[in-house]
Amino acid sequence: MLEVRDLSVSYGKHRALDGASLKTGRGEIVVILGANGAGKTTLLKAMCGICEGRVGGSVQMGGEELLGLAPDRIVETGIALVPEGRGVFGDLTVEENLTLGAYAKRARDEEAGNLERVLTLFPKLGERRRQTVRTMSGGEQQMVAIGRAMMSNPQVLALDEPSLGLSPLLCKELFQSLAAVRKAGLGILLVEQNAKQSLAIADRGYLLENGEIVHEDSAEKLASDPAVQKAYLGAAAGAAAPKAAAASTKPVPPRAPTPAAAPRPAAGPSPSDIAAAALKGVGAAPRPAPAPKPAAAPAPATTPVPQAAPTPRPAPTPAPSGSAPDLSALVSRAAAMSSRRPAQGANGGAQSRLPTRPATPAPPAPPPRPALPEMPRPDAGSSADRLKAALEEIEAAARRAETYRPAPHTRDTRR
Ligand SMILES: Nc1ncnc2c1ncn2[C@@H]1O[C@H](COP(=O)(O)OP(=O)(O)OP(=O)(O)O)[C@@H](O)[C@H]1O
Repeated sequence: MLEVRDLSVSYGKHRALDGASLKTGRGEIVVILGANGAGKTTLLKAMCGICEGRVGGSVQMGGEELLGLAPDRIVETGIALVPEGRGVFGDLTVEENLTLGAYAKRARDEEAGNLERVLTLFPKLGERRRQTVRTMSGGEQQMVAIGRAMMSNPQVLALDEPSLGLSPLLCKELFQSLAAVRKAGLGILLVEQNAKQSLAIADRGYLLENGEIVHEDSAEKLASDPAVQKAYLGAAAGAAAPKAAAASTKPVPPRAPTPAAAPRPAAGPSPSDIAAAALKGVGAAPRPAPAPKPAAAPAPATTPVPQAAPTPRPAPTPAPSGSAPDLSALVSRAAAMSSRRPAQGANGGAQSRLPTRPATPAPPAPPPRPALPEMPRPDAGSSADRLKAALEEIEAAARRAETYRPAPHTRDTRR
């Protein structure tokens, strides 16, 4: 059904993907495992026509060549992308987000049937139909994102690290849902860091290292392969975050630094700054916004603007009940919301992909939040890595506070 042949992507001089070939069939779950920076997101973005780099090779869906097609045309061929960071519209309700997914022409006539299918697969979404999405848990938001992608009536669902930032329990639920999606006859291409659970539901898998597919096998064989276990499952099964254990199944030369890599700040922030940033880093959206990457290309119709859910999460606020949302009005609202917000996440900038219908008047934008200091970012983007980095910073701050002595000229006013 989906066939990728010799796909390569370069960002300037940086070769991020090098001759990758893979297939996904009907009713098949195919997982792509790879360390940070291996090129997984690049692969999905190139397939869906939203990659900023120079793309070469071939991507075919049912024999039709997709390279060179506009992203919305690619959606019409039956691929739906669930981007990393979900890309849900936080200010819209569950039902409105789902309805937006039916914007593809191939889906419009079957909107009611697809909605029923999604609500059968994710009964929780039916119960929360009128809940504003930003008030939902990470797992529930992920279900909205998957449900919305399914509303475009796809044959292949491509998911970019859907389990990122989810608790073990929610991960389990998510992977069970994906297995159910497969039963509905869809092909699933799953980019994951959670090797253990993704291999448990997958049929086949590919290992991507430094932009190259270095191994392909059945999921069962991959899960029991010692090299895979060492690289992606951690020495003690499930101990460390698989992404952080970026061991290689073959000798891999060190990566060339990404051209636009952001320099670490020279001076250290104050302890209170560090604590605030640490809290932000741990409690915020699953992945920090990728500062080094330039403005992202537009995303397809099924991947609107990613938005981080604001914290703290307010109590659920059901949207006013009424008739089913009108698709055009929704698109206008979504476009209006997108255009007054800066894009976030790896797939940011998706607002320009939305149809340019006249937007309904939008309420004034809220005042910008005071910027917190930049957290030093470890290579790995997993929550475990960010947590570790945050804790290290807090420890360093505590050590600095212990040795802190006031300057000699400071007058003691207590006397
Ligand atoms: N728009 C861009 N411009 C320049 N370099 C980029 C761009 N997007 C990605 N890269 C680089 O290409 C390489 C592959 O990135 P990609 O995001 O595909 O990796 P990944 O395997 O998805 O990583 P992660 O698991 O951390 O998300 C990295 O070195 C990254 O820095």
